[in-house]
Amino acid sequence: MTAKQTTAQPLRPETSSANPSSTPQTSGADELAIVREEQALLDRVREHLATVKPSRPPPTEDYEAQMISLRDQIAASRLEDVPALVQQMERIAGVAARRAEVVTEPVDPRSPYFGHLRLRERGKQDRDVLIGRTTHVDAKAGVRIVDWRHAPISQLYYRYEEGAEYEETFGDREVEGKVLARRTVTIESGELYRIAAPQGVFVRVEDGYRRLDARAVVLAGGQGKAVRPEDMRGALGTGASFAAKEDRHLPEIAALLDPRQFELISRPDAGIVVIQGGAGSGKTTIGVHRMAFLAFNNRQRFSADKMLVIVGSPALRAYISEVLPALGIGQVTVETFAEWARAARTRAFPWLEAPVEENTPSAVTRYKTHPALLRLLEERARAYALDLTTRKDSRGILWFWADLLTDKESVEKAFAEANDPEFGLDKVRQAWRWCAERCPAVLDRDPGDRAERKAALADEPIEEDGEDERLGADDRPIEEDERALLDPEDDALLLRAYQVIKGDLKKGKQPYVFEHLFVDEAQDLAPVDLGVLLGVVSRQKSVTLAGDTAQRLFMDSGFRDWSRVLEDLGLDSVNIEPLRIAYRSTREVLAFARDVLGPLADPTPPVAPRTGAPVEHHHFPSQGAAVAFLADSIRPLFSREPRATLAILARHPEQADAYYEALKMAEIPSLRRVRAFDFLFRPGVDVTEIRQVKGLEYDYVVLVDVNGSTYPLDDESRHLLHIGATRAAHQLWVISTSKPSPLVPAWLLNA
Ligand SMILES: Nc1ncnc2c1ncn2[C@@H]1O[C@H](COP(=O)(O)OP(=O)(O)OP(=O)(O)O)[C@@H](O)[C@H]1O
Repeated sequence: MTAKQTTAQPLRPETSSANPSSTPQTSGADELAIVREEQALLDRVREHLATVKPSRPPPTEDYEAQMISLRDQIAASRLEDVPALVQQMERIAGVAARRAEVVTEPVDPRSPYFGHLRLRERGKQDRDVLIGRTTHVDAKAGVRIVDWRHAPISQLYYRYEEGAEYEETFGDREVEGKVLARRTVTIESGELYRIAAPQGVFVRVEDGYRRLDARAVVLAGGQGKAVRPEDMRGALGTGASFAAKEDRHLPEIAALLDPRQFELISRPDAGIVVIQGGAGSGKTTIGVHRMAFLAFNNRQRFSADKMLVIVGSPALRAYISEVLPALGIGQVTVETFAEWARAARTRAFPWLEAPVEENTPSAVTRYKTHPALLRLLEERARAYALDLTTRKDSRGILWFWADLLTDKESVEKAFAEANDPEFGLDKVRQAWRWCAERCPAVLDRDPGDRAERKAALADEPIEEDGEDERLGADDRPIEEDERALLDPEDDALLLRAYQVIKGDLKKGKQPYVFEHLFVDEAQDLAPVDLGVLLGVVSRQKSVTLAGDTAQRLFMDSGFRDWSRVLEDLGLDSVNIEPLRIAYRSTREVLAFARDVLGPLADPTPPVAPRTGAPVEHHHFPSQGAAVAFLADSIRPLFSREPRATLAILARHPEQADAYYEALKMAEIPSLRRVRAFDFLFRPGVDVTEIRQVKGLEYDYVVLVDVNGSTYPLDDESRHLLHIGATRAAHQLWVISTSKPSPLVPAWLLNA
């Protein structure tokens, strides 16, 4: 499985590739000229790079020599090259100060750049500026490669189309000019494989270059309808010959960022950026590129140990951890919130050895993650922190936590004020009862506190339905008390209470504070989780929060929509930045995914630049018949497209097991049953549950057992089907084996 590909389609709806009508008309000679120019440019750059001595990370005393050399380069360079060189000087100065890091990586001659701009400024010679992953400027040799993270030069590449006039500030100088050419190139092992220009996309073939037609461009890397013979309906995949043979050298994603994405990536290094974007709109892409951008521009502040990424699942952690090294930020910690919070709680409460409940009732999860409880926690914790008579150590905080969750009168009042129609008083009481039973048992695990607690509580009987539910009512030995369990949500509650009462979390003796935080899939975190995370970011609050309310999976998590969550966190003034272009899936897939959301869909539909194969619904009388059909479709798919990735997605593990076992018997090659997010990210067939694939990406997706009994008419089913469908980049099939789910749109059933 490819997970999220680092390569993707050259779709830039504001440019001509997605809008063929605006494509400049060119003759064959013009096209040939483009290819020749790019080849000549690459030859020149490679020739020059071959003369550059490989620069090793210098010993610290060489920093000065480097600075002097850069100063000399600046003196001899043209004004417009100065900012890049000055920035390099600043980086070296920063590095020298830390005496720890490599100065600059040399440009990799095998793939020296991915973008090419030809610029014209008044009174000056036209110049070529290349956008790559490392800066190398040699004005004499006419080679200017600028790191994509280096604003403002990169802004020209990301913001302006070919033919556009620009006005930018270079250093302290206003510059006006025109973009004469803007091309994206794919260079691998020193060879030019692909050129994407407004005039067309040219790919290298055996005997030269071939121009892809407009439809093929849109389908680059995909195997969709345009290259799909009409008689292939009922077949998975198509077009492998086109995609695999001719256009497999797709540009890296940094080459494709659209102006809106780049604008978010290059936001100032302080303040919270909240991104709401539909599935496949580039939220993860923006989050990781923003970190790379910040690290490049202030390596000292945004060093890898000072950035934290929180992801929605271990699978996404594996994916992002693989992507970060290529962006130069390989050492950054990537964790799921649950993992991170457990470790942080264990550090803050090292003596608290309570195991964690695995079957917390839904009402309790809602109670503990509800914004009403967060509000109460914040209020009470602030008062508690000020009260001179209370204990401010971590044991005192555990008491505070128990008291918060079991103070019936206060919680009832807080929930009554919140007036949540989905969480009425009966549910509050049910959850309270659970807490009133368990919190004392947890307190009891700490022998140091037991005597003190009993003395304090002896005078405070709590009556509930005639039962004695006082904290600490029984006296059983710790080991035997099976109620002494924390719920998973308690990690965040304890951490938040700790932060408000005691201040910064600590790692050893050091405050545990990050300079940048990126939270992906934030829609599955509770406001209290986000509150804790924001509490470990330094005062400038450099944060990217990305999420999609249409992809909520944890319906109990207390996250409803962005504006309410921001309000819950006291961040009402933060703007929500919408992303509208859905890059991953085809228009057909997105239409299905939107319809299953029904009333939960965003009123503004996403812009889907690609079209592909129609979504198909296949009905079978049994799983056995469905498997036979699938096996017959999968075998030819992989003989045509051996590098394809296919997900067979079920709602429940038992369903996934059944399909996997039967497909195994059918001897489907590269078949894997993914059970615990253990994805291999390789070509082949993954059979798993929808929950496992959150945030990932496949060429083809088959949703199985989309039956009424499996996906009834409720919000969770809507979200699940939406998530499953939007994992597909190119083609989606929907299989039912009994009465189809009422969420399957009528147009598909009748197709
Ligand atoms: N500007 C772009 N041009 C082309 N492809 C892009 C662009 N931005 C992102 N992509 C590609 O689109 C796909 C989806 O991107 P990404 O995973 O960042 O989206 P997402 O919003 O996080 O998705 P999800 O919500 O489903 O997790 C990836 O393959 C990515 O490489």
